Amino acid sequence: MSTSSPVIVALDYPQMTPALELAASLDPGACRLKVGKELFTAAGPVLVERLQSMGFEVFLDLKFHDIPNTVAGALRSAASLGVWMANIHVSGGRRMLEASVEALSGVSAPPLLIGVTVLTSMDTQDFRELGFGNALPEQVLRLAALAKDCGLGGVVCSAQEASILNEQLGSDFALVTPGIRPAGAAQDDQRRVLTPAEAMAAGSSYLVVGRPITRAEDPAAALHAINESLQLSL
Ligand SMILES: O=c1ccn([C@@H]2O[C@H](COP(=O)(O)O)[C@@H](O)[C@H]2O)c(=O)[nH]1
Repeated sequence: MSTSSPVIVALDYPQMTPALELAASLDPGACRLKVGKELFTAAGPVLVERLQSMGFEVFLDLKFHDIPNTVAGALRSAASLGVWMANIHVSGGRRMLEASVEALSGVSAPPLLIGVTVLTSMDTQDFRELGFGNALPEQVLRLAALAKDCGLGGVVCSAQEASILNEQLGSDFALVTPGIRPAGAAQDDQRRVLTPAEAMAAGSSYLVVGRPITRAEDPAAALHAINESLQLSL
């Protein structure tokens, strides 16, 4: 099932059972689901198939970052699971990005391929420590422009960079934004955050929301409140 909600719920669990329980409490018409490194390493492709058979579109968030041949093969494996979205690190460079696009070109119904720019857990100080001489938003734009030039469908960035990316790269390039925190919610390890409504107003295409939903007393109600704040009645 497809949904008009931009919300992607991050299922960051150490085992299959709590992930399936959470999924069973949600409506595939009200969100998509994200399976990341923790859950996929524990539960594998079977879990992805179970979530899809429950009607959810799945973002496989494994952030591949390796040499071109290895990433291309990993993406073909991801595509064979029938996932809706998959991602790679843009900092793998042009040849890796082009090999990734090429790897999916022969696939029928390929996943939307998205490039990770600068993680939303990083602030300016973290970024400078890595030795970059430019400003963090400038680096996000640089990586996003490279991703677009290589044929990717969009990027993962913070919603704080969404308006500049939309302005520079156009609104048909998807902006997938984690670091989403409803007003008053704990920031946790995220650093570049916005509320769901602020993120949509800034031009985000999809909002990745984990702990504010999965750790809520009533996750379905927390999801409903976010969709309502976006004036979506699903
Ligand atoms: O830059 C990035 C890229 C990916 N993520 C992932 O999104 C979720 C966010 O979870 P919260 O609990 O809402 O913080 C998580 O799975 C990350 O691996 C990100 O946060 N930032």
